[in-house]
Amino acid sequence: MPPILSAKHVVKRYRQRKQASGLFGALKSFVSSGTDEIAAVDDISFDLEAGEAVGYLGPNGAGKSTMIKMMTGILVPTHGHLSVLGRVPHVDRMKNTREIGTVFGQRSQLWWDLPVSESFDLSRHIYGMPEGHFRKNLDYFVTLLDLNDLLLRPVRNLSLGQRMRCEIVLALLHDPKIVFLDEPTIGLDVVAKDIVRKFLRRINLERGVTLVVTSHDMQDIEAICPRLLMVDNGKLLFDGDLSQLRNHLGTHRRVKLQFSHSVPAFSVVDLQLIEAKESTVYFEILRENLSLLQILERLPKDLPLEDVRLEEPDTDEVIRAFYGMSRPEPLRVVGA
Ligand SMILES: Nc1ncnc2c1ncn2[C@@H]1O[C@H](COP(=O)(O)OP(=O)(O)OP(=O)(O)O)[C@@H](O)[C@H]1O
Repeated sequence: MPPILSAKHVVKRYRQRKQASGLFGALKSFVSSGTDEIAAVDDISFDLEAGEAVGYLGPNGAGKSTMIKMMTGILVPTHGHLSVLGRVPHVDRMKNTREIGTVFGQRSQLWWDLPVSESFDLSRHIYGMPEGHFRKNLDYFVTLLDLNDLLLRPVRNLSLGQRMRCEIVLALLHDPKIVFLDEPTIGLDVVAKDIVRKFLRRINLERGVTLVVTSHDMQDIEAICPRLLMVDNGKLLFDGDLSQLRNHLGTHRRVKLQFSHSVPAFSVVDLQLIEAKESTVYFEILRENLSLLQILERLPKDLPLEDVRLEEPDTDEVIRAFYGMSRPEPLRVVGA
């Protein structure tokens, strides 16, 4: 099966007006015509298989939105080749639009003054969907996202969380094979985020919809996307899953041992002591596949152990460690 999406050496350069620093520099830039070129996307290559859910991550200005806009046909790459469902997105824009879905967290695609159901109906007409199939899809999404009470309300009266649920349904109603979501949980509270994440994971698994998600919230990516593509300064720095990233960075699982009272220092094979504070001791687990049972067997027998807990390293911590690493040149763990 050919990949559903393929990016080969994609580059997008923007021209930006040169601006020297200070007030004088700002004034000068009004009259001079000098420009700089920046590579917002710089030689990016990857393939997506149908049914994958991929997180496209990076700090501010890393080039995420630019890549999403190229994949959806809004922008034209400066160099390289992009193919989505076998088409070049900006060339076959109309055909492409019929088979993809888009959600831009910062921009509504619903009709602001109309009831939600009108936007859904309009989508049915635009995509020429048979009434029966449209109703079936709508019922499925309305039930899953609990939208019944929202359908007749004007979009402008909805809360952000309610509106986002409707935006996602609008993007999915016409059965797209691949959906691009740019910051789908931005500004939502914890409960609303959870609903959106679970829903997206479900339609990925149940309906096989391929997802490409950008987010600054690592919990989104953890909950929705098994695969991560990490970019910075326009370059793809990592392509793999979270556990590969953890291993690569050397961020290990931890075990927390709780004793009934403080204990003398002890060492355990394959564990490295991180902290011993009164009756609580933390070790890092240096061997990836070491089980809890094996750890318990290795502990000195005479210790007054009360509780034991395995802890995964916090994902935000892992990502911070990744972007905080000093890299003389891009670290390519692509396809790790
Ligand atoms: N239309 C444009 N003209 C010139 N430069 C642009 C344009 N759009 C984006 N850029 C620049 O390209 C780079 C990448 O921007 P982009 O919006 O793709 O990043 P991003 O990763 O989506 O950032 P954020 O997380 O802040 O949304 C930035 O340096 C930005 O200033």
